[in-house]
Amino acid sequence: CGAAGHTDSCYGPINHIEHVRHVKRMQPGAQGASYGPTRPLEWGQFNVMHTTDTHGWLEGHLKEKNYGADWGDYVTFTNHMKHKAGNMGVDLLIVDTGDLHDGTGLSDATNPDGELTNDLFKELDYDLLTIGNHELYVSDVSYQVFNSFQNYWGDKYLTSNVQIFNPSTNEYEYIGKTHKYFTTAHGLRIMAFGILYDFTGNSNSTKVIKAAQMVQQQWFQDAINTKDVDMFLLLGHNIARTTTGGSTFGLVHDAIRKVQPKTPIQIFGGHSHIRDFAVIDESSTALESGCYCETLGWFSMSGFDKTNSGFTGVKNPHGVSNPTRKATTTSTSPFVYSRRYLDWNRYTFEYHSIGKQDDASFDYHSGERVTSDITGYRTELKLGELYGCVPDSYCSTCVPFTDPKNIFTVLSDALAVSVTNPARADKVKYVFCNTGGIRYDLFKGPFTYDDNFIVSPFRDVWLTIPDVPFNLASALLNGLNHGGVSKRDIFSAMPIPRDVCVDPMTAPLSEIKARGDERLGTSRRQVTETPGFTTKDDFGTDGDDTAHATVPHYSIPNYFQGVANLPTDGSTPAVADVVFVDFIQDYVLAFLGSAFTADMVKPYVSENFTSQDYLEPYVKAKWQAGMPNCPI
Ligand SMILES: O=c1ccn([C@@H]2O[C@H](COP(=O)(O)O)[C@@H](O)[C@H]2O)c(=O)[nH]1
Ligand SMILES: [Zn+2]
Ligand SMILES: [Zn+2]
Repeated sequence: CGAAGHTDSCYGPINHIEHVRHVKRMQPGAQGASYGPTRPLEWGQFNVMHTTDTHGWLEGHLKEKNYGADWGDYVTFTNHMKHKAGNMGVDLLIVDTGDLHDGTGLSDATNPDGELTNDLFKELDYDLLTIGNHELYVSDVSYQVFNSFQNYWGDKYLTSNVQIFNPSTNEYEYIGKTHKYFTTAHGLRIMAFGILYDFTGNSNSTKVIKAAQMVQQQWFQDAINTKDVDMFLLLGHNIARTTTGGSTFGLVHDAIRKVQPKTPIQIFGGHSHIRDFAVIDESSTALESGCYCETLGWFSMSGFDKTNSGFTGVKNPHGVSNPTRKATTTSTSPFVYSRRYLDWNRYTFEYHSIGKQDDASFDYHSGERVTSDITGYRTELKLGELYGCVPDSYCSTCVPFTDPKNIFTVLSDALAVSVTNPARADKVKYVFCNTGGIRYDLFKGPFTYDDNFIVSPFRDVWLTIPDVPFNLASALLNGLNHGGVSKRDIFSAMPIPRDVCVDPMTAPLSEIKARGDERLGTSRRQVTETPGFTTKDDFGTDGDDTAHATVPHYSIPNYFQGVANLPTDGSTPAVADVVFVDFIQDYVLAFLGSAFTADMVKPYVSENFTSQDYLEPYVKAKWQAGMPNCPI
């Protein structure tokens, strides 16, 4: 994952295939082993299931069965849980906090991105949603949200500080609604907002209003002064931990607290791609629920009564655990909370809904239909097309940056070899990319069209300044990495808690290959603490629904490079071509100095040669050994 793609990445070490084969033979319940969830969820008066930063992973993780559920399975799960909540007499909301694009072929092999995944999203009965920065980089994508996504959701799609230029009115308008005041099925009166952090990398068709300005706007002041609000909900593509630089939740929380000293304020965040739960004050907590359909966040709270709310449901739902923890040890507030981070697999979904692992009774037709749509889309888009065989597994942060098994070691070679212009083929060249542009690890075995997007999903154009003095070109990487952090990659430079990691339990890749686009089965394993997420948050270390062992984590720089055609005789060339993705143009120019200006920058090959286009030729040129039966 990675705010910024990687530093908070948790794509654990991958060479566990033998281990996985072993555990796949074991059945849940086998003696002496434990795997999967072991504790039922705590249900309160108010419960929430939270997704964020799904980034197109609606097909699930075909190579990591611990995250192997697909969107259809989640549709089924939410239906079960809504029924459960109804039977218990409590409220359950389903929410999402944005970043729907940029991460897999399913979302990014279409133009514009998200054409199919947006429709799959609509299959889920969300109560509230909000927008992410990935919906705002490219104008076409923002207009797609405006013209065919927000209108589907109506007043459930909240964009309190994001506007878009509407050509038919000639004005900037809110993409969705600024806020929503509603009453839940069991009488809770809620005022909800959807607040994007102060993002500045958006295209000029949209405007992001800074939180400091938003809280002064009349509509916001009116909303927070509304009478009869039992709880404020702050959804946001915004880091949940309000003390983390870049999060604007703190500012909004404080603005509400000024006028509502006691009303609960519950926050659901995202963007930094981690599992986290923060206590803000005695009546306010914040949940962040990972990324990439690896994590489903569960939140519950109780403490509502007739003195502080209109709640009409059941106070302590029976036959289940209930939340018991106050936000702080000294809290005098009536509210108690629980949170849980669920691994995204059917085993988990079954355990928490029907209480047994039985496919036949779990599945609903609605979910199966979505699964079948995903299979169809994958076939249509040819996402299973095989390009080559990855000879080993390469991660971004589970080994040191310079390790031969680090993905950037391989991708540095790929930049040198495959970011190429035949007309400049013999020129000395330095090719630069931000590590945040690389979004996932490479697994030993088949490399498909889908993997091309999974590793490098952005359509960032390769640009060049030809014939830059060699001393400048050769010092550029160091300058970029140490001469100040790119603003756009600001989150990648933040110290993100390293208590999260992806479970690398990998399906046998021969199986993936053999079955092509067919959906793989689900987690049916029993193991003792496989590597994966080990989260520590403000409530301690018991948030992960499935216990895992920690995966090592090494920090990585913000940029990496590929170099080609250096003289072999040790001489120093006079000049070199500098090549880079458009996403980092400002920083490259800033380092090169005032002698270099934007008008000197041109596409390296053409506007159509982007960061989506160099891995395929590299894999085809370098990794044909073992085809078509890739060894694993
Ligand atoms: O065109 C692009 C757009 C984004 N990036 C990288 O993505 C992160 C932001 O991702 P989040 O999921 O919102 O954390 C940005 O910092 C860049 O590292 C890119 O490389 N190219
Ligand atoms: Zn994201
Ligand atoms: Zn984001």
